[in-house]
Amino acid sequence: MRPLALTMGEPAGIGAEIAAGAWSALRATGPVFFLIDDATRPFAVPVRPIAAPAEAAAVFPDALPILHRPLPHAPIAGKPDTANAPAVIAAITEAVDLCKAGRAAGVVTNPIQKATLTAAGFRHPGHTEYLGEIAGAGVPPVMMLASADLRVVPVTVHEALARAIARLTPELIAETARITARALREEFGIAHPRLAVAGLNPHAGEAGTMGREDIDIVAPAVAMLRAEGVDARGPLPPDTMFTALARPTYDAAICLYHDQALIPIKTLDMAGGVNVTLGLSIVRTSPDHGTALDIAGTGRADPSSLIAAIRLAADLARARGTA
Ligand SMILES: NC(=O)C1=CN([C@@H]2O[C@H](COP(=O)(O)OP(=O)(O)OC[C@H]3O[C@@H](n4cnc5c(N)ncnc54)[C@H](O)[C@@H]3O)[C@@H](O)[C@H]2O)C=CC1
Ligand SMILES: NCC(=O)COP(=O)(O)O
Repeated sequence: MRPLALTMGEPAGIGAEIAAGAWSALRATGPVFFLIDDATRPFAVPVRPIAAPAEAAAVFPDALPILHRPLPHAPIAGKPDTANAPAVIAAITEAVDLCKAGRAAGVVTNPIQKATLTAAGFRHPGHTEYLGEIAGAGVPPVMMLASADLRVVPVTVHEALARAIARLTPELIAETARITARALREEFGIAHPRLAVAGLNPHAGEAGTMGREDIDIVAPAVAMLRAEGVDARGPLPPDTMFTALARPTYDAAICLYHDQALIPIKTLDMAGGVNVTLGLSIVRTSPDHGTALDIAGTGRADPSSLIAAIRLAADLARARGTA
């Protein structure tokens, strides 16, 4: 299998620590990955610079392979530095280019400090939007967070809640659900995906007495999907659709805004959740958490979500034939 490319993420965050933890957990079994980062930084495990991804497999059992890309400023744990932002972005771009060139099986991204990149002039609110621009596949990029017993897909992602609600249309919800259903069929091996579409308002609007959006926007999206043969139902009351009894009745929850999707999955399984971008020309996964600046450099970072992200990227690469 071709190696996976792991990006550095925010150098002042926990990226280097969880990369080291993931290598320790996977060195004997794979999947093989290499890190795009400054190899002169302190890592808690043996590291070895490589000149090309093809060298990663031979190095992997003994050391964390690193495609050495020097940082202009030595990172200080917990203190992001905009001077390092170009290198952070360049690592994402290079990982994508390596995938497109067939030299890496997929991209796994370490978390970025979004406000730091924005302050440095990065125009995209997150990886998802940037990857849609540089690795799009003719459809909008769709964020999915997946864990052992829940998959959630926010229709709107990195935007203020008032704007996200204003942007909701039946077409946007249906398009997101279609991309999700297709990915579940083609990449996750679910022959007949079942989608649960969340309502927006309390009690999914209580027959319009608590807001009309569920009747005017969400229900038409569900009708559109059902007419196309997609197994979708909703709008469902958002407060009960994530219960233990409800979760096994669907394969993905289509949620209307970021926190409606991410609160349940992070609450249930922060360590096992993986962020996947659907609708790209390449495989991309990421841990579900962020840069954890508050614990960076303390050795307390849990690499579990990154390990799950690496394993899922390898599975998806096999499903796509890029492994
Ligand atoms: N894919 C990405 O690039 C993502 C980036 N972020 C960014 O991360 C930054 C910080 O975001 P926050 O909301 O503070 O979320 P966060 O996930 O970084 O931290 C929330 C809490 O969880 C803890 N935590 C997170 N990951 C952990 C781990 N692996 N082991 C142990 N504890 C862990 C942190 O110490 C903190 O107390 C923001 O700039 C945000 O945009 C957030 C999510 C994903
Ligand atoms: N909260 C999830 C998140 O912000 C991930 O964003 P992205 O960088 O993967 O687009």
